Amino acid sequence: MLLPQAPKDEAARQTRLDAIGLLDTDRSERFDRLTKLVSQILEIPIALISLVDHNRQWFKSKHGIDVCETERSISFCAHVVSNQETLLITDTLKDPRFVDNPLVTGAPYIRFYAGVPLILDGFTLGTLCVIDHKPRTLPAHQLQILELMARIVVDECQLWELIKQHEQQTALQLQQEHYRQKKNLQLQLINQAQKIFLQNQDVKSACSDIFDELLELIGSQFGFIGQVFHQLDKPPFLRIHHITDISWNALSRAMYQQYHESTLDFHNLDNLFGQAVLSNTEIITNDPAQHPFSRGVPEGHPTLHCFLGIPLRHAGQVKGMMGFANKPGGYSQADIEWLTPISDTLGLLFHARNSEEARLKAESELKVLATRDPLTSLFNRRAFIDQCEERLEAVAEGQLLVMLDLDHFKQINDNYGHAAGDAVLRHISQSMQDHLRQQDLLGRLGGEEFAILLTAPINHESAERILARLHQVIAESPIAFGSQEISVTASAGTALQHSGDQLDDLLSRADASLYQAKAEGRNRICGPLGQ
Ligand SMILES: Nc1nc2c(ncn2[C@@H]2O[C@H](COP(=O)(O)OP(=O)(O)OP(=O)(O)O)[C@@H](O)[C@H]2O)c(=O)[nH]1
Repeated sequence: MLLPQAPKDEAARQTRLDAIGLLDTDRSERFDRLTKLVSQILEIPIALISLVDHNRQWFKSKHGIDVCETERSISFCAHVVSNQETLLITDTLKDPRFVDNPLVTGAPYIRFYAGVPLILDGFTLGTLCVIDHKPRTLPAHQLQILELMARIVVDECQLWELIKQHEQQTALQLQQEHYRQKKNLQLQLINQAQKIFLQNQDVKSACSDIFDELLELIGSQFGFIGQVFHQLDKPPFLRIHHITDISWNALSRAMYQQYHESTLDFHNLDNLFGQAVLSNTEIITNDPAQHPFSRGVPEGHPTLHCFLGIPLRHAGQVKGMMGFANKPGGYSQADIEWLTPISDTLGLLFHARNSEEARLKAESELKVLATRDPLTSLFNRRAFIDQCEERLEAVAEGQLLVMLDLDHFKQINDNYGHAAGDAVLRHISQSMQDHLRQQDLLGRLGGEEFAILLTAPINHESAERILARLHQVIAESPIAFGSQEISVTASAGTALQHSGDQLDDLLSRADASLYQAKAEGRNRICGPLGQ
């Protein structure tokens, strides 16, 4: 048996054959009707479109035979490919090259073969061939028909390639369009979150506003975004800024309601989503039940088919997390990459919000420090004077300024110690505050000296009643300090606001009344309404 040789251009030929993309494709009507036609016109039982591949010949179309490929070494068509010309064998038993070929000695018992090369771009890809089980001849006009049909087969091959290329191009364009749309959505979500945050400094509404489109971007069924809060001596917790409503029973509905009306915090982070926070890593699982940190889902909760947990970081530290669930087909690294610009943005916003809150807190602490007396927490001299001036400006007359000074306070310090003196000052301050009205002003002007403004509206009777009560609660001490009991009294001077009075006028009149109270023996109130 003569073995077929590979043609000189075999590598390039094979590349061209592969590029068409016909090998191992399904049966195709457009090729099958050609082999059927050839068989019927030439009245030869078998017609094949054979493509000669690396080590085999594979039939794109076969008529009158069932096999779909044979080895290349025994293939008649491989000889056509070697010689790049038509091969006609009228009786294989009389041809020493094929007499002992297994396709002659065994099925399909070839006695007659005529194969015309399928030439595309100068490469012989295979043949259009006809086969008979008995010897025969092929008149010239029939050979011509076979050759013409071979050209049609080549045209079909070219058309096939063009259609495939077009399909691939369309698929690529669709893919690119899909990518472009996703990229746009991604940028839009970043802009939207930043804009809303800049407008109202509210991370909750920034998260809520982008959430539905975020779910769409990642193709998930449900999810949430939460901010991490770190606490001294306690584990961190997650405050939910947005969560899909998947409530399934009364308890979960109540939780969802709580999220809407106030805040919903997840304190237990020993679970699948908590790992994104605690380990500061992305969690991808397409088999959540098998994940080492899976703690299952509550009864009635929708089944978790897959889960993606993304930490929201700033400067490498976890500020929050996003969780997504049930993407058809599961999650992959590509989802993390799509989400990274958004998670970076949210991490930054959370950080900005935390910094702003810390700044506001520090500012209000500073304000307290600047306006309050550290021992008694009453207004200090400066703040009392400022507040007083405001009230005096607002109401022209009738308010009452009281200067109050503890009697012989030095002796308390001397007898019981400075700490006891401090305790007395705090106690008296608290008592006075308890017995004044909400709108009255009370300040510590310094040492054991206090000032009170009984603000409008105030009438004679109530002013007298308030003063008498103050005088009484101070005089009714003793104040317990450790095992000791300390008695204290106070002297006070009052000044009634007349039209046109400045604060200094009132202060000096009240001071004069106080001086009088001290001079008259202490433990008394002098000045208008003071008796
Ligand atoms: N424990 C304590 N003592 C203070 C504080 N501020 C001032 N003092 C003391 O208050 C005392 C005030 O003494 P004086 O001004 O002589 O007045 P007084 O002893 O109350 O006598 P009269 O006002 O004349 O009745 C001084 O001994 C101060 O050291 C404070 O914040 N804590």
